Amino acid sequence: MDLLLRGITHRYGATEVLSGIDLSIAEGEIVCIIGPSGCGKSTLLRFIGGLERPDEGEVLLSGPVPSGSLNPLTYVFQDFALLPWRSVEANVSLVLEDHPLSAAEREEIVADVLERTGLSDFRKALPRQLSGGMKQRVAIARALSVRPAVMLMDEPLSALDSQTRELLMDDLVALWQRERFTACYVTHNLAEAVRLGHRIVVLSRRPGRIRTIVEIDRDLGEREAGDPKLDAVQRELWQLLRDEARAADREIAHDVA
Ligand SMILES: Nc1ncnc2c1ncn2[C@@H]1O[C@H](COP(=O)(O)OP(=O)(O)OP(=O)(O)O)[C@@H](O)[C@H]1O
Repeated sequence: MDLLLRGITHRYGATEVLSGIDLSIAEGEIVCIIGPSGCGKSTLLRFIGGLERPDEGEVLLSGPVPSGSLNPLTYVFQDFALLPWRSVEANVSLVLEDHPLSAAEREEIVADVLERTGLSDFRKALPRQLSGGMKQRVAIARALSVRPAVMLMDEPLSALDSQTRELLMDDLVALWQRERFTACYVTHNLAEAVRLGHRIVVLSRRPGRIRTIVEIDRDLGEREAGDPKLDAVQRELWQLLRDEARAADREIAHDVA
C-alpha cells in the first residue's frame, strides 16, 4: 500500500505549522523526516495516522492493504508506551484485544511476532525487567502484530543510549530485509536517517515546508557506520539544517520567554 500526502497545510491558532507538504511513500520504503525543532514533524505523523486532520490537504492510501492487516497505520513512540504491569506478551496482545480474533489466533500472532523480533525468551518478563533497547523491541513487536501497512515511527530510538541505538538500527535493518515494511520515520538524528532512510525529507523551520528530498542509493544492508558516502550525505544534511536549527532554537527560546 502506498501513501500519498497532498498539500498538507495546518495552523494552530495564528501559528502556521506546516505548509504545502506533498509527499509519497511507496510500499516497502522507509522515508525519514528531519527538520529543526518545532517544524511540524510529529504533527505531520499525526495527520498521516489520522489522529488529527489538517486544515488543508489530504492523506491518501492507495493499493491493497496487506492481507490480515488489523490496523494499516500503526505508531511506534519514543517512550515505548508499555503498560508496566503487563508482561511482554500481554503488552503485545493488548493491541489485538479489540479485534475479532479467537484466543488461539491471538496467541499465534503474539508468538510469531515475538519470534520475529527475537523476544520469545522474554515473553513472561515485565517491562521493568527489560533494558531500554528491549522495551523498544517490544514496542516494535506490538506494532508489527497488527500487520501494519505503514509504521509511523516518532523518534523511536532517541530515548536510548548510543550503543543500544546502534543495535536497534541493526535490528530494524535486518527486519526490513526480511519483511520489507513501509515506514515514515521522524528523527533528529542524522546518523539514523542516513542509516535507515531510503529517502530523507528535509523540512524547513516552522512552518515546515519540504526543502529537499535526499535519496540514498545504497542497500540498507550495506550501510555501515563510518561509510564515507553516508558521512558525506550526513554532512550535506547538516549543512542544510544548521542555520535553520539555530534560528528555530532561538525562536523556541523566544516563545518561552
Ligand atoms: N496540539 C497543539 N496545539 C497547539 N500547538 C501545537 C500543538 N501540537 C503542536 N503544536 C505546535 O506546533 C509546532 C510543531 O510541533 P511538532 O511537535 O509537530 O514539531 P516537531 O518538528 O515534531 O518538533 P520537535 O522536533 O521539537 O519534536 C510547535 O510550535 C508546537 O508547539
